[in-house]
Amino acid sequence: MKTGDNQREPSVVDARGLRMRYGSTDVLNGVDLSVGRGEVVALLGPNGAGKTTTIEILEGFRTRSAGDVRVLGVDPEHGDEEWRARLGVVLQSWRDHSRWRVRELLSYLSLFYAPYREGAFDPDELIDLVGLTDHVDHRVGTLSGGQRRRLDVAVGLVGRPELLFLDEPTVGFDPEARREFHALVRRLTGTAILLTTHDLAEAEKLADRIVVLVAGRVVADGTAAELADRIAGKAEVRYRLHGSEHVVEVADSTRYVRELFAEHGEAVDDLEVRRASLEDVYLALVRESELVSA
Ligand SMILES: Nc1ncnc2c1ncn2[C@@H]1O[C@H](COP(=O)(O)OP(=O)(O)OP(=O)(O)O)[C@@H](O)[C@H]1O
Repeated sequence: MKTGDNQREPSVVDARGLRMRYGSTDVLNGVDLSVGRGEVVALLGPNGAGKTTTIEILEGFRTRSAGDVRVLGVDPEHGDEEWRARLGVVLQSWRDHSRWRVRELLSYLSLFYAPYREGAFDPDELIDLVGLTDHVDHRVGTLSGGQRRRLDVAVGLVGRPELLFLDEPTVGFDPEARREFHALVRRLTGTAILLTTHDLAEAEKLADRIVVLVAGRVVADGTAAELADRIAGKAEVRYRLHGSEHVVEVADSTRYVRELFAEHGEAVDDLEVRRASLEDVYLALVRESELVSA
């Protein structure tokens, strides 16, 4: 879904001025966050920035200190079972039920949703969706890390939620498992997702919008391209001239290269122009914000 489309849709998450204080320490300092219907939003930020705290408040697992929060139109502090059945939650780690078999566990969990969710997933359809068909009768405790994480996602999806929370979904995945997991998330069209990650490529690949949290404050909120515009104009030009290597950071790389060739012609070799990557943008934002809050 395109970000612009959300403006016409009601938000599934709407947090304004969210604050959290543990003892005398402020962990969230007025966070504004929204997620549109069917939108995928990635929450990025360094360790301790407040991502899990934010997500757990939205899930109704922690009580905020201040701010206005609506999730699916309801204040999470007052969310009842019917409200909870509309959410899917995948926590950072979840290590129970090792003796259950995959289908057995999902069939059992789906019973809980029956009174609330008419369209809850059929367990076999869900197992197929997350790519565990070959493991339906395996015990949960025997699954690999990547298979286990897919099962976590299946558990989060059983009730066919309108909103899915994924807290660091691919930690510890090998590249193959990560790629398959990304394909799985992309198949979940229509489900709004709020995910936290430290993997910038993952955020860029999956998210319609990226929100960067530093020291409990939102320091950027936009598409990957919009974030890149924040430090626009900076490109790195590398080249070799008369055998020696040059690396320069320039505002207008096209003009720089044109002038370079006009002056040195064929003496220029191994030319490479590198635009700021999302990682450069992210690190610049974090550094800038940490300097301001220091
Ligand atoms: N129950 C708690 N009591 C006191 N402080 C807490 C509690 N839970 C979290 N914190 C503190 O709140 C801050 C934010 O933690 P949080 O887990 O939300 O960060 P995060 O952005 O998810 O970090 P990470 O990327 O490391 O998972 C940290 O400094 C943490 O130590």
